Amino acid sequence: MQLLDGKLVSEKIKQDIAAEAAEFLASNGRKPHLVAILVGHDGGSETYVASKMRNCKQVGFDSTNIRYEDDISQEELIQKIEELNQDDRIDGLIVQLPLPKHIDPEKITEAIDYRKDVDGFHPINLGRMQRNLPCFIPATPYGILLMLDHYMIQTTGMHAVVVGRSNIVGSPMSILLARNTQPGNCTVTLTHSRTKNVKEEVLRADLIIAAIGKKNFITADMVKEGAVVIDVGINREVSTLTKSGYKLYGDVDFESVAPKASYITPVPGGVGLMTIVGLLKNTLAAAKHAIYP
Ligand SMILES: Nc1nc2c(c(=O)[nH]1)N[C@@H](CN(C=O)c1ccc(C(=O)N[C@@H](CCC(=O)O)C(=O)O)cc1)CN2
Repeated sequence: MQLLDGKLVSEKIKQDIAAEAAEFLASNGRKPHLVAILVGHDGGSETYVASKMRNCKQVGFDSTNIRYEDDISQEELIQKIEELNQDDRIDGLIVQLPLPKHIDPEKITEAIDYRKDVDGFHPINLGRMQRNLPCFIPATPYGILLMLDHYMIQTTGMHAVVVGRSNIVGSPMSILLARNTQPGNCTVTLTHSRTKNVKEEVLRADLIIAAIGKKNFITADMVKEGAVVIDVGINREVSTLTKSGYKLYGDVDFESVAPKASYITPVPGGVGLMTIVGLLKNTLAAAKHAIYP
């Protein structure tokens, strides 16, 4: 079994991004600029946005975090997004998810100019992704592709089973793995809460993408010998034993599954760190007008 080390790979890719950001600054007299809107005080979201800001600084980007209380209206939020869409000093614009219940994430996603949609959630980017056209790829699936690429894992011909059909991970991941590119060229099964026998489906997988949001959902008896296992889960539990006050668990029962896997990502230290890299790469591409000239 080989560990797919998100820390190592993300730091290596960030060095390349930093070099490109320095070139961008030299040629354009400004840094790539990401704006992240955070609504409310969800503990996970606070951590992830802080990490996005910190990582922007590390690679030489400008970043701005705009914060709102839970009670901001959908109209106010859309008005702010429209203002930021027009601002030429901003390259990438994201709204951290989840949002409070009274705000429709679809409306928010569609309000963002697709040319600044570095989360890759806008229907234009999703449609272009499915057609294999230049687009912003959602950060987590993008990070997973970069990880598979780094370890030169040949996915062509593999049977990939994606567990979970979220707009952020499962759905786009299933599209990307089916595309005629490497990593990709997989036969893909997308399983979800209504799938009749998830265990039977996962047992057939050469490549498992676990993105269901349930602690230790994938157990050893569901995994074929030699499978590649990618754990997207970040399930937080309060803990008095850690400095942060919480402990993270993946969707995969690492202890029992690792001995059967050919490759496996840890949690923490796996896909989460690659998500940040996906976002940074998209932001750099937006600044360079590399996707939409
Ligand atoms: N607008 C968006 N919202 C959300 C996205 C997204 O891509 N865009 N994805 C997730 C959360 N996410 C990014 O925002 C994210 C998740 C995890 C990590 C990460 O670095 N994880 C670390 C552990 C960090 C910790 O201590 O909690 C790891 O796995 O090692 C970064 C970003 C939902 N919302």
